[in-house]
Amino acid sequence: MIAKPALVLDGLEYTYDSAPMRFDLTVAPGEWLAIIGPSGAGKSTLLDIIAGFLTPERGRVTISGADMRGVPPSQRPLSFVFQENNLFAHLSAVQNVGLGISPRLRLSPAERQRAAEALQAVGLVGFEDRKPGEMSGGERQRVALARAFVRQRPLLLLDEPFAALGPALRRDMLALLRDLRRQAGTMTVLMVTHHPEDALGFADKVAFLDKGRFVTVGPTEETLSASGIAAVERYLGTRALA
Ligand SMILES: Nc1ncnc2c1ncn2[C@@H]1O[C@H](COP(=O)(O)OP(=O)(O)OP(=O)(O)O)[C@@H](O)[C@H]1O
Repeated sequence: MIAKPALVLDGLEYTYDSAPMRFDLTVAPGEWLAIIGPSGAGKSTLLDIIAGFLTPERGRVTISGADMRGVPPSQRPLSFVFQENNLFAHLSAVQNVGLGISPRLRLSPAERQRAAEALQAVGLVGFEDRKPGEMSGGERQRVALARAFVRQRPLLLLDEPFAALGPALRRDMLALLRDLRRQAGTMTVLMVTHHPEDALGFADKVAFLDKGRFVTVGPTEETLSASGIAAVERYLGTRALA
């Protein structure tokens, strides 16, 4: 039997004030897809529709074969990591991760142990009782990733998760994400980024979004090198502005 696609976007339409954005896309299970494109292209809007924060005017989101119409964000089989503010400021690192295991703040010893192991997996041994305000931006994103992985949802949405970090740290975080995915088995990732180099070496495919439409979707290196597509080349700076 052929596995169901991890994600299908079928004629999704959403309009703010401008022309409707329209998204059609199929993502295979276990694929890591980077979504790039100019500012205002609709990248965050797209992730917000998939997560259920925005309701499309038309079309359908299907995750692992299940139609998401009417399914609230908290019930969708996915995790979401934003650029910032992923954590509850008044909770410790281990409690923030624990929320991915159970909505109760009072964790059982076994749950606390699991949350502590998740922190260990992201290199934060000794940070269990620290609050977000007592951690660096990179450390906070490690906690957010730890929580996303203990949730064990098949789809992970990342909206510029490492954008506030310097280039070396960003690479470390991408390598950490790659390792966590390997340990977790099959996890499909959609990652919005402004840095094509974040996709190279990590993402299997790149989808280029422009003015609310996918212009091209294909293997990372091929798509980023010689696309021949004016919008992509303008974005990458490999073509003079028309
Ligand atoms: N709440 C809103 N109200 C009205 N228009 C909005 C709203 N949010 C976004 N838009 C518009 O929708 C379009 C897509 O925005 P979106 O944030 O999805 O783009 P993006 O590709 O994520 O941009 P960036 O790379 O700058 O984060 C833009 O034209 C933006 O101005």
